[in-house]
Amino acid sequence: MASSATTRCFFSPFNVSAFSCIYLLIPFYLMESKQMGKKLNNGFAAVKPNLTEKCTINRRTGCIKARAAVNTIETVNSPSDYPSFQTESQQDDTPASKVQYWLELADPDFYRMGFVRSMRAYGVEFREGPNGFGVYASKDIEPSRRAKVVMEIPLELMLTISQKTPWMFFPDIIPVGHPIFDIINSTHPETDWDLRMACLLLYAFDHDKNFWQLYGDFLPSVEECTSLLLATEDDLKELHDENLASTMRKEKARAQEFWEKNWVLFCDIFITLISKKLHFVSMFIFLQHSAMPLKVKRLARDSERFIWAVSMAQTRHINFRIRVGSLVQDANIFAPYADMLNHSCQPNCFFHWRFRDRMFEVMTNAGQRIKKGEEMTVNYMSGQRNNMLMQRYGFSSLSNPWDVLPFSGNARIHLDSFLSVFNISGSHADYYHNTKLANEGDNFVDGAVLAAARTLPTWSEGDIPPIPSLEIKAVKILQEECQQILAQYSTTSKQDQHILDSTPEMSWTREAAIKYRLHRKLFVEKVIEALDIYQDRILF
Ligand SMILES: C[S@@+](CC[C@H](N)C(=O)[O-])C[C@H]1O[C@@H](n2cnc3c(N)ncnc32)[C@H](O)[C@@H]1O
Repeated sequence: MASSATTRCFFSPFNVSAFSCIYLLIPFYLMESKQMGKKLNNGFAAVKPNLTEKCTINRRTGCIKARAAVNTIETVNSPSDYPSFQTESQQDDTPASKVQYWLELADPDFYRMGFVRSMRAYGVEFREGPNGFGVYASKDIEPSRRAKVVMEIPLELMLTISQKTPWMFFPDIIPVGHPIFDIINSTHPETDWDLRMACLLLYAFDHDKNFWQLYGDFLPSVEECTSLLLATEDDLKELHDENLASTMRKEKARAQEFWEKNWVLFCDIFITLISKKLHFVSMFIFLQHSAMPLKVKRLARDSERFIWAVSMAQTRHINFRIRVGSLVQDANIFAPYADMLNHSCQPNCFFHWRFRDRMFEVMTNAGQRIKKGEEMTVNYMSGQRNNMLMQRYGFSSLSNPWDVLPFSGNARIHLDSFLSVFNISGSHADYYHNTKLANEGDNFVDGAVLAAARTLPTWSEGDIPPIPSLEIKAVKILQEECQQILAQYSTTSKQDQHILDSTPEMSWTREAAIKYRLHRKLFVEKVIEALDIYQDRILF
């Protein structure tokens, strides 16, 4: 089936000399890494939150990190200098605006890797925060009428494959006739993009002098990745969402089957041959005719390695339309450095393809102000509920404006009244909190209230005004439905929070699963609270 004749370089041969200047990687990185990432003898970064904080072990580095409010920062020498870390549930109710996290600067090597054209970045730095590595503003970014470029990643540092056949790769690291191509060619163009990307990533790790051999050191390990593909059966049970758990079991089985089909077959037969003590000549003949030579097997010797690669593909790849010359391609892309951006439903950055010189850009939104130290984010999946974020990326959002509740009764509230009570403007698909209308310091309206406006059953008939007594009756029924949803869970939100606070050594997947069900409950509770506020305000 596979024909190497169908392998093609994605783009016409790239004239490296035209771009052969090696850009100097942003000097402030190095300056900053000297100042802020002060490494002490024992390798611990020199920051210490004040001692009222709840702290946890940072699993990627083994350092201790603060999860709650940090008002002062002092220098410490080692974790033993943290005598009174509290691991009990969080007592302090410092407003979110005051909460800072201990952010550890990325390893300086992260910035130094350069191949032909390097990645360039302006006014950003990579730090480890509460959601793993992230990108943070290293200086104030003032709002401007045009979007500003903050990162440029040249095409040759990315791993790219076309979404449809004939497969086109860039860089064209897969040689004609290589068996990994046959494996890729056996995938379904519509559905198996993650399996293809996993093969490409594993191949790049094995490819001599490939940039990804270095960059791979900065990817999360099996223990550090939140993807539910790497979750245990017990973790999946903690989701308290059987549909999602069963989807993840199927996804995992699919990756496992693919690995068995393409990797295990050979070693099984090989082991059989050895166990039968066949002559080495027969082995040689077998090797000649085997579909899966040893050089492919070493890319993923065990299924865990392959499933890890699939989870990297699912959590880090970007779907993007890119144009090179006159060729426009829908491609699946691993974009180094840009894949360190975390998600937000209200992102301050977006991606852009600059075809002129084949650069993948990260840009700040036009008119966006970003303060020094603020996280820079993109929206991974607009319009998707938390279960979809969880399925693909292994995290959920506390205030996802697209979350939905399954109301089933006939009770309805008046849409325009609800929107005006919370100063929500825009059309259904673009609801936003109109802060110009809101009172100063009113922090109640967030993504969850926007989601409530979308998911609560509502009515609207021209100019007919609501009748308060009927609205209050509807509110009561809807709140009862919310209480029934909460009652279906075996734990309360407080209990979930306590589990999270009291078990800092929990695996990343377990933590993500518990947060998922916690976020669901907090969303339902927020809807109940919003309905309370609505009925109070509609009376006056
Ligand atoms: C593209 S990577 C972003 C970089 C990643 N934080 C890292 O450490 O390399 C996507 C992963 O980051 C984490 N992540 C991104 N946005 C998040 C968010 N808003 N909340 C929690 N975790 C998030 C999840 O683990 C997700 O699978």
